[in-house]
Amino acid sequence: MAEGGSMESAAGRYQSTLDALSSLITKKSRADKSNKGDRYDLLFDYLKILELDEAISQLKIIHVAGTKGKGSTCTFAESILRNCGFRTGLFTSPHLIDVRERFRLDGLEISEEKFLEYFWWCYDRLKEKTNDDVPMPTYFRFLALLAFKIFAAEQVDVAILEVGLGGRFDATNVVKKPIVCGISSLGYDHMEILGNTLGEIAGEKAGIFKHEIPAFTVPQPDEAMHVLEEKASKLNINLQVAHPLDANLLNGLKLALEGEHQYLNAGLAVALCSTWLQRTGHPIINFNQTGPLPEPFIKGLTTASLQGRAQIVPDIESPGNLVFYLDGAHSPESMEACARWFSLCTRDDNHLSNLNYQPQQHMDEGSKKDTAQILLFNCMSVRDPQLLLPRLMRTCASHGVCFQKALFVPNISVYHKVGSQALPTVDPQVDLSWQFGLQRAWESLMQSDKGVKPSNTDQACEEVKDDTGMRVTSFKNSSVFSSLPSAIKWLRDTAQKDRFVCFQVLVTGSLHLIGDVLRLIKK
Ligand SMILES: Nc1ncnc2c1ncn2[C@@H]1O[C@H](COP(=O)(O)OP(=O)(O)OP(=O)(O)O)[C@@H](O)[C@H]1O
Repeated sequence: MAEGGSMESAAGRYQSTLDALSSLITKKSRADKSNKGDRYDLLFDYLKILELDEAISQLKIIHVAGTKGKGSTCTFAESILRNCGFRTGLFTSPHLIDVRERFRLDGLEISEEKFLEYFWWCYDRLKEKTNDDVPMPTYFRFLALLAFKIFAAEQVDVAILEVGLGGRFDATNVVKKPIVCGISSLGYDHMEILGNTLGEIAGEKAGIFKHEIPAFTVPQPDEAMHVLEEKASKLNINLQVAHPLDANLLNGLKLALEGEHQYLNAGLAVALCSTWLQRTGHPIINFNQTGPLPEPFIKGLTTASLQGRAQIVPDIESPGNLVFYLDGAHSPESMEACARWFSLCTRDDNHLSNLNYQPQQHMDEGSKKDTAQILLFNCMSVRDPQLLLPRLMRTCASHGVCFQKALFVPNISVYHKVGSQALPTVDPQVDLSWQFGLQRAWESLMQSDKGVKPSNTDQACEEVKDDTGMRVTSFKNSSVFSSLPSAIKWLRDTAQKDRFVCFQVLVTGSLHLIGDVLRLIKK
């Protein structure tokens, strides 16, 4: 009894911590202004309040910005240096299920106990010392400050920091003297904040460069590279381009994160780590960028792990014939990378061509399992589905993969509340107009790609309620489910009914969606 009671209070304590954190989420911090540098100087007040200035200057930091691949690059770098024997701290964003995923110590997410300790240490001090002129930090700023506190207190040998958004005005950019900086692949995302051209976006990201601190990037479009070089030369930096990792250097092993684009991220991570080792006086691992990779580098690259990026999870209820392929792509370039990854790995897994797939025609008992691809999609309303969906569908089609059906769902998690392991309850009256828009875009894409004039009127639309009372609105190629659990249930029922078919479900468009799906299917 006493044990149950204390467990409950621990859960209650954790929940109230998440509530305190949620109170820092403001519309403003999401909507745009804070990353335009709005009162950026406040960060220096917070550092003083938390007495972190000196501690940060002691940290040996790798700082990474970019549009795509920041999280993966940081994850590879952490894994490499941990395998070289260093105590590592890794700060990434966003999280998928639990906010503690953002803070890793020695490769593991921070324990609940330590998280609570450092959280309240920072929160209470800030609450006490902030006022109308210096208000409490916004959500991401608080998390970045917390990361600095954790890494300083835990005395990590290396702190690897992923920029949250942009670079110049990101909360992580209070770092004055990192050991090395990296810029991963640049593309179009968050243009409302960072600018409309690749050049402008590159300029914001290059805001993490520091005077004479070595910096690396990956091959970039000319427009972006030109700006990066210009910014670097003003700071007397010799910006170097890290080439994609040569797969032959892995001694026949595979990169731990899947997808061709990961070779770009891995190449950047290798360059960042070898420079970090040199600059921190650890020539133990003598790597000159061209020779064979040192053993700990290979181990790091082939064992790193990051949830929700090209992650494959067989369903626990139907492991034999329902498999989730989860990738949090949400920009046009990453949608293409995700589509290539999904196509290549499902094609490898497949024994039949899935083009114009008709499951009933292949119900030959004893034959190898047939496959069908299904899309489970949502994206946030700041994204343009006209840029994402065609890119996804056409890249898959060019690799011979066609979706039998697309399912559109609302996310469960809500932006203004930091979720815990428990899923919030679903709202049966949720507004689905965004999902209907996605569905219309998908249907007309399917029709136009088949050479049929797009039209919605000649299509049969069916609206039913499932046995949990949730609405399901279907056209020929797609359905809108009014809740994610009801879509997952439909997938499971479909897989149960048709055991001869392996259903391969690509979940993409939003990292929040990925987190929600993982919470549901891992239960
Ligand atoms: N180098 C790359 N080029 C294009 N797309 C990439 C690249 N690296 C990763 N991606 C895609 O972007 C998604 C997010 O990857 P990752 O978390 O490494 O990037 P990120 O820059 O941290 O992005 P986010 O902030 O959106 O998480 C992946 O799931 C993959 O689809």
